[in-house]
Amino acid sequence: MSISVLGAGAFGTALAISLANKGPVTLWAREAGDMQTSRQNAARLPDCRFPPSLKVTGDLQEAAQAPILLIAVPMQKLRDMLREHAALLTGKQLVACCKGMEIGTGLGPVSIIAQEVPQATAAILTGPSFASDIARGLPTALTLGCADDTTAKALQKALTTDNLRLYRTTDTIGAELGGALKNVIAIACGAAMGAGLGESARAALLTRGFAEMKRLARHLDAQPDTLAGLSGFGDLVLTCTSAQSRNYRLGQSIGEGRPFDQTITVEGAATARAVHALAQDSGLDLPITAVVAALIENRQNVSSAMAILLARPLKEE
Ligand SMILES: NC(=O)C1=CN([C@@H]2O[C@H](COP(=O)(O)OP(=O)(O)OC[C@H]3O[C@@H](n4cnc5c(N)ncnc54)[C@H](OP(=O)(O)O)[C@@H]3O)[C@@H](O)[C@H]2O)C=CC1
Ligand SMILES: O=C(CO)COP(=O)(O)O
Repeated sequence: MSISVLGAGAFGTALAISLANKGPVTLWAREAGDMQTSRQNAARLPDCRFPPSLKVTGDLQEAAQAPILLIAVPMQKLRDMLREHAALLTGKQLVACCKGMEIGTGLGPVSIIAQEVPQATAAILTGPSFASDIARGLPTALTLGCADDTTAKALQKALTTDNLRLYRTTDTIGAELGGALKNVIAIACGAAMGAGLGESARAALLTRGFAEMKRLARHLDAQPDTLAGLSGFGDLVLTCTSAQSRNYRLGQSIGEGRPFDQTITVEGAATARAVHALAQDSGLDLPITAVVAALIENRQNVSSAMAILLARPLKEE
């Protein structure tokens, strides 16, 4: 079954390369020219050559011929992109490859697809994976979430490659929550490390961050097992412990008091604000998310944020 990837950032390009090693794949980019001639994505994924079976196009109508469309644009751009191209996307299997929650609505990508392209089948591909690892053919395991198990099984088969092993779930809310919140906690961990607070502080933030993820999941009726899987715990561990992560690096720069390149995609920054607003509206206690939102908005610095966390009332674990 033919597959197209819409959005040629680091992740979309990496997925297209991996999938093209098993069959024809079309990669749609707004600016396709350089990639068509150089056969690589020098700006976002340098030194990863495109296999011959990967076609790059600037024509969305051409890419949207495929029944399975992977959508790999930043979370806060997803709704506008879907709305603009809804007529071409209707009736397709749309697999969101973005991680985050939308500012203003607190919704994840599967819900946004359902709102903007109601005649499409919505799914999500998420889990611990750096784009460059996937593109280089290193072993990676991800979660494919789709509410309809029959479609989930078909997508799992279509999107598994020699190096990319997919597990599946029908709990799409849990899958999208894990990928969204792990980025927020990674900013906190990076900030602690950048400020020299030490590995023990990072372990505490990671673990209590996981408790926040489970708390929000319970509130939204997601399954706890999903949060314990690749899309939750797995991605949390990867992102909170690796300087390959842009979210972790943003946190590090906050902790070190250095500026960070505003053009880099850092999903956890907007998601912290979206989740914090959701928590306030619903009376949920998400203290790490709250301090990350405050750090992003320059309302706190790392030492005052840590003081807030340490001074909280003592409780059972
Ligand atoms: N990089 C990674 O290792 C991983 C990323 N992800 C997730 O993938 C998503 C995308 O991240 P990533 O690929 O890294 O981001 P990048 O910053 O590398 O690229 C973002 C891409 O999105 C494109 N884009 C933005 N807006 C639109 C739009 N309206 N229509 C079409 N294309 C658009 C940009 O196109 P243009 O160049 O024309 O501006 C750019 O190519 C994020 O949610 C991220 O969390 C998930 C797992 C791993
Ligand atoms: O989602 C990712 C790893 O699973 C990529 O993390 P960053 O977006 O922080 O680079």
